[in-house]
Amino acid sequence: MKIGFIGGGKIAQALANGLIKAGVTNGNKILVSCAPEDLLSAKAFKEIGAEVTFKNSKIVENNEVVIMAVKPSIVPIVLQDIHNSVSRRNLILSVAMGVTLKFIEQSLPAGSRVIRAMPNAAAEVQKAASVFVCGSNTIQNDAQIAFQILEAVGTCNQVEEDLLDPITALSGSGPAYIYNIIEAMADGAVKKGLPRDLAYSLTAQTVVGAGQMVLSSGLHPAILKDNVTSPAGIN
Ligand SMILES: NC(=O)C1=CN([C@@H]2O[C@H](COP(=O)(O)OP(=O)(O)OC[C@H]3O[C@@H](n4cnc5c(N)ncnc54)[C@H](OP(=O)(O)O)[C@@H]3O)[C@@H](O)[C@H]2O)C=CC1
Ligand SMILES: O=C(O)[C@@H]1CCC=N1
Repeated sequence: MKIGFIGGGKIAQALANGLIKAGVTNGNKILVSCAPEDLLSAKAFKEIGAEVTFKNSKIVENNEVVIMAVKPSIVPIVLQDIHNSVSRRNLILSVAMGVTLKFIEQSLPAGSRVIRAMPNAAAEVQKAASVFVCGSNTIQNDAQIAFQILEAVGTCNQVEEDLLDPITALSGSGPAYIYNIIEAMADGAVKKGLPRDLAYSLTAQTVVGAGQMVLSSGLHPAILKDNVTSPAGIN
């Protein structure tokens, strides 16, 4: 699949790398537009074989599927950049937190096909938890395109737009909460004498295992917690 990215930063790189690992696309099918000063992002995309431009409109002119991966404050600038190039041929998939479908659709030509999505950083290792919402002008196949992209980098659910803000806080930002927990747990273990790399690997695998227990057992987390915590730790 040919994919265009507007914005080549953290989530764009995570999605691109995850999609390449999944075989959905490859470097020479990716075109990304970076901010002219963002040479690091440009370098990262060139290293995976992608073509880099500094013109956002070029992404729209050369790709049906366009993933808009810029910060919310930059979205209006980008929408202005691409306004005269967007047509019904394009599917604009925005991952920008908090920017509504209404705002995006009203900032583009009437009838523009728009999807809002909320992936997370684990797309890099194909373990993301993603959701998406179809805009009012999408066509039948657009939801399938969103599923193909997002299921290639983890789990994916189609939701209503009013759930996107809490989901952004939960799973969009969630990896950061867990990274803090992993750091704190590992630091405690290091304080007790564990080598740091062992502390990190044991902690990270504990998080992976606990998450998988929740997903696979179907048991309430409180039950799973009780199954671990023996009274006084010995009885
Ligand atoms: N990071 C994450 O885990 C997730 C992020 N998101 C969403 O994705 C979006 C991007 O986030 P994130 O990747 O973290 O942010 P980054 O800042 O890492 O990436 C955004 C990129 O856009 C570039 N940029 C700035 N202005 C323009 C422009 N006018 N045209 C093209 N590119 C431009 C930035 O360059 P420069 O740095 O030079 O300004 C930067 O490289 C946000 O809206 C965020 O809410 C969603 C889910 C998860
Ligand atoms: O902070 C951000 O912009 C993004 C939104 C979801 C996770 N991080």
